[in-house]
Amino acid sequence: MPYDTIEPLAEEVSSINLEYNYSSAHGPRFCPSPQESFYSATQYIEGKQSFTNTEVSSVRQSCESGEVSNSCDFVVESRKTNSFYRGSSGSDVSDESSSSSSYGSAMYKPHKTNDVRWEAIKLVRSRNNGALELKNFRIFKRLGCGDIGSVHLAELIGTRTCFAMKVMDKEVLAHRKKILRAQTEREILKSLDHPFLPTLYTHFETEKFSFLVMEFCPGGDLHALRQKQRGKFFPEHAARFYLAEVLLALEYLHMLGIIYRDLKPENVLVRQDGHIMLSDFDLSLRCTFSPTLVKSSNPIVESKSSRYSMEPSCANIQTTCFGPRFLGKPKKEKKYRRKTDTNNQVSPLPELIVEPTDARSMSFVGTHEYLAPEIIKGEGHGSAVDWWTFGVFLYELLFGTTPFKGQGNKATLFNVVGQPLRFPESPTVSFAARDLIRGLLVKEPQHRLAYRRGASEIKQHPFFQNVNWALIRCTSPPDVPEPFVMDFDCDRGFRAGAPAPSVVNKVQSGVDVKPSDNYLEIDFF
Ligand SMILES: Nc1ncnc2c1ncn2[C@@H]1O[C@H](COP(=O)(O)OP(=O)(O)OP(=O)(O)O)[C@@H](O)[C@H]1O
Repeated sequence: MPYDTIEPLAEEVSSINLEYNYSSAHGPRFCPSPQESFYSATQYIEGKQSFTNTEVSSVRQSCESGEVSNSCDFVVESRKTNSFYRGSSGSDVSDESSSSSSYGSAMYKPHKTNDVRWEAIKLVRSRNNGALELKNFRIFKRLGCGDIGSVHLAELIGTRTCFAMKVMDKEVLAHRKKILRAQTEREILKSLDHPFLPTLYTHFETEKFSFLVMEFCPGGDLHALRQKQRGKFFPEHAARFYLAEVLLALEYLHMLGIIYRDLKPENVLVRQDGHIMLSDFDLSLRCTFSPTLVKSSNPIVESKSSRYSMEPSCANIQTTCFGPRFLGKPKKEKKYRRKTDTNNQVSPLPELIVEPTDARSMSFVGTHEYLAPEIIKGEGHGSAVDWWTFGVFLYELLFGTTPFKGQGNKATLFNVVGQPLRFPESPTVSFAARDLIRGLLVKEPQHRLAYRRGASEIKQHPFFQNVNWALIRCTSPPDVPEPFVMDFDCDRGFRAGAPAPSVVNKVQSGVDVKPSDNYLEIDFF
């Protein structure tokens, strides 16, 4: 079945079955059906194949499945999100990380190879015949809890390095039909290599649980940080900083064919250095895309239906801080440059759209206050939903509230679709910021800022006038968390190798462990 050509079916939207799981401060969060995960996963594979071919077959953007099953979830979360994971058919510990794909993942992450955590992982693997298992970690306090999983602070024993370990119950995943969704999240995490996105260091499973070992962010999230601000809103310079980093992360995701769909302050974590990490990909949508040549330096190839190789054009993408790895073909790039030099031409740079601006999904996903009108109306949605949420996000950072919040969830949805955008009288916010919000919170996606050309349109907005996109990682963050000091020598924490009762052994046997002190909080098990 050609998944990249499936058109959305409007009538399917009416079959969405709404099912609440959590009450919410921000309103409910909607999850796509397992079918969607399947389609999008398939498309992602196809997408990857087309990337490796480095040939653009068509300028048409591919579409995501429009199917929404009767059992499509409507998961209500308090500004919390859900994480799910693929169950294993095997009953033994399966350390995927020892497989070549995961083991070699550092090789696919050129920006992360100097990371001390990779070094620690390598060291323990070398002592453990290449494997990494639960027994290699000492688990400390719980950092937070999602819908069907929890995240814990963990030390890779003997290395004094910390990780965030996400734990998911496979039975629960299967029962709630979240296995494919969890798989999507893991696949996305595995593919990321960007300073503002998480690194997945390893994944392994026990009989009952799945574990994702990720980078730990000690600075909490932007929701919590906003609450600490005077007036519970960020000053404009701080909002600009966070916005700029989130924008780069979204742009990168879009370039990989990933529509994030769940932007909100809770999902923006703060690293030790004060820079951000966008987290939580279980609502994300993967789709194939074909870069569109908007304007060529060569009039002959400037045709909407022309086929062309990506390499020469990619050498000239101006607005992207971090190109996706599939674009990197230095040799050919050089060749292209040489040729250009030889011809002694000064040609205008080609302009590309490398984001899936035309991808379409019919799924009803997101968090009430952040849902885009086209999602609520069931009109099908693409990457423009991320620009809508980007506008809501900016509004919330600057004003301390979301723009369409109603008395209840229904009222919120009604406001999103039907009510005009209004700004509070205070705090005072610059014209540029309000203008950017206005451009993003346009109800018709086709008239929304960035609809046509993605993130580069937003980067050029006056709100970001003085942002040096290439050097944003070197910019001083507005807020740097207190240094996180981990007492690796303390006796607390669950340690696989510790004398009985070893909590990890309890974890492995599935026994319910009740906390006996602040560190022992893995009641999830
Ligand atoms: N890498 C991390 N570093 C530090 N804290 C984290 C990290 N990842 C998650 N957390 C914390 O753990 C909490 C739970 O995360 P988790 O991803 O399980 O749930 P969620 O984001 O609420 O939703 P979902 O279950 O959909 O993923 C988060 O709210 C966050 O505070």
